[in-house]
Amino acid sequence: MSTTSGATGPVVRAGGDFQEPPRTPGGVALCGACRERGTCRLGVERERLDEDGVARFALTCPRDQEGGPDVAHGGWTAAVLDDCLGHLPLLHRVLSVTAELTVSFVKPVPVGRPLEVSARVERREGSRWYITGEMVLLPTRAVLARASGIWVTRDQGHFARHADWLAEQDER
Ligand SMILES: CCCCCCCC(=O)SCCNC(=O)CCNC(=O)[C@H](O)C(C)(C)COP(=O)(O)OP(=O)(O)OC[C@H]1O[C@@H](n2cnc3c(N)ncnc32)[C@H](O)[C@@H]1OP(=O)(O)O
Repeated sequence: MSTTSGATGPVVRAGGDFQEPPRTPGGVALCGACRERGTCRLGVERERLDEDGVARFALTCPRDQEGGPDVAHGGWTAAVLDDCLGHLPLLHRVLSVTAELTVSFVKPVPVGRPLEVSARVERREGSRWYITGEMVLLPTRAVLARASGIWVTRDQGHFARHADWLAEQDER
């Protein structure tokens, strides 16, 4: 894990340890803000890469992500699809960042109900991974949302270069 000094102490750069990110007992790779609490604040509970190449995620929309009555805020749906689809390269020990993401909101997503997200690689071109996925309601598997996007592979210096770029911005 890479760290640097910050105003409030060492700053952990999520992604600096991309080959072995901290994971929950359910196998969920933890991003920066979730590492201290040890759970995914978006409500992803389990993650695995199956032999068919599809990554499957068990999740529940937390109550504090409610938008309309008893249904998820659309930003939660987009965020968790971004998270799950972006974990697929990580399950292959490759760090990537989202370059593009398209979300179709098919049905309102109920809060507090078991859901599954699946993600698959459609193709790879150069450093680009074209990934699609969907969110279904369990146990019926009714489709609630679909997503597709492009993830671009990065080396370990990605976040350090960004910190340098931001420091240059601050000097202007
Ligand atoms: C568990 C912990 C893991 C933590 C993981 C964290 C993951 C994230 O932070 S995702 C956050 C949201 N996404 C981001 O912050 C990304 C912000 N954007 C960027 O950093 C850059 O624009 C980035 C990397 C996508 C492209 O940078 P750029 O300098 O253009 O790269 P460049 O080398 O020119 O292009 C690289 C490739 O990307 C492609 N590309 C760039 N932008 C796009 C785009 N918008 N759409 C499609 N392809 C694109 C280029 O065509 C090129 O493809 P190839 O190498 O196959 O020819």
